[in-house]
Amino acid sequence: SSSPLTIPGGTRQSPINIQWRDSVYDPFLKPLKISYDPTTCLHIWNNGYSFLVEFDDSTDKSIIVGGPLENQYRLKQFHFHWGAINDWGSEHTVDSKFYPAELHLVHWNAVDYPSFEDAVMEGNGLAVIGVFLKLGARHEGLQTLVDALPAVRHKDTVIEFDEFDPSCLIPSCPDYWTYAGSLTTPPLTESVTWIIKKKPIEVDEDQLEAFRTLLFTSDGEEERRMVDNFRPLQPLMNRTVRSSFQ
Ligand SMILES: NS(=O)(=O)c1ccc(S(=O)(=O)c2ccccc2)s1
Ligand SMILES: [Zn+2]
Repeated sequence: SSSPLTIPGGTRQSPINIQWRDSVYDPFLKPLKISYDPTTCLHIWNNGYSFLVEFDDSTDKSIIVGGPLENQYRLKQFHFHWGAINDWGSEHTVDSKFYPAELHLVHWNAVDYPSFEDAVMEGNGLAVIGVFLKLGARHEGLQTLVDALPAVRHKDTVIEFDEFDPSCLIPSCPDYWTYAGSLTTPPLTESVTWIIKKKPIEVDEDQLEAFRTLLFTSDGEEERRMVDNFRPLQPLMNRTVRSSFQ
């Protein structure tokens, strides 16, 4: 489409709809190994798009390896996308179904590239784990995050946040889809190996509502609620989505 959100000449843009029956089981895909060190957690901040939890990525203390990846990738940050109501909010869809929210854990290839900024520009520079959130039971691990949100209500506010292990937000079921894609916010670079977990995590209504109390706007500006911060679906073009499961 000619919308500004599709970069000209883009052949591997994200997000996409994952048509379950069109995904191809790849028996050579390895299990994804996740090892995060909670002491690498630094702070939470509202960047005006979402709220992000950032990590110290100066060592290999928090990494993922295996899955579709050639080598290990370092955890940089995680953030969410959500809707104004529970009928939509995720970036990816499964058989055209939206989830109310989606978690993205962003990692970069520190083996091949000297910095995150360099990795962002390379086809195998980033690996993002996507986890769907569905309405259900309260998620105790998420609650620590939710309790901190009032302190980052406005754009460009930040608070210290430590000892958080984001693996508590990742389903134990090993099944995932994977495909070659892009960042879903500017600079939209085509540098992401997407790893989308098949199983969602459950969160309750109050926790989703807490996300919706955040603001896109800075303190003193006319308030605009931070909701619907997801990018429209992009064309699959010449790509195959592989599954780690049959
Ligand atoms: N939604 S997403 O997971 O695709 C995503 C968008 C932006 C990022 S980034 O924080 O890595 C980043 C990268 C480059 C410049 C600024 C931020 S990750
Ligand atoms: Zn994202």
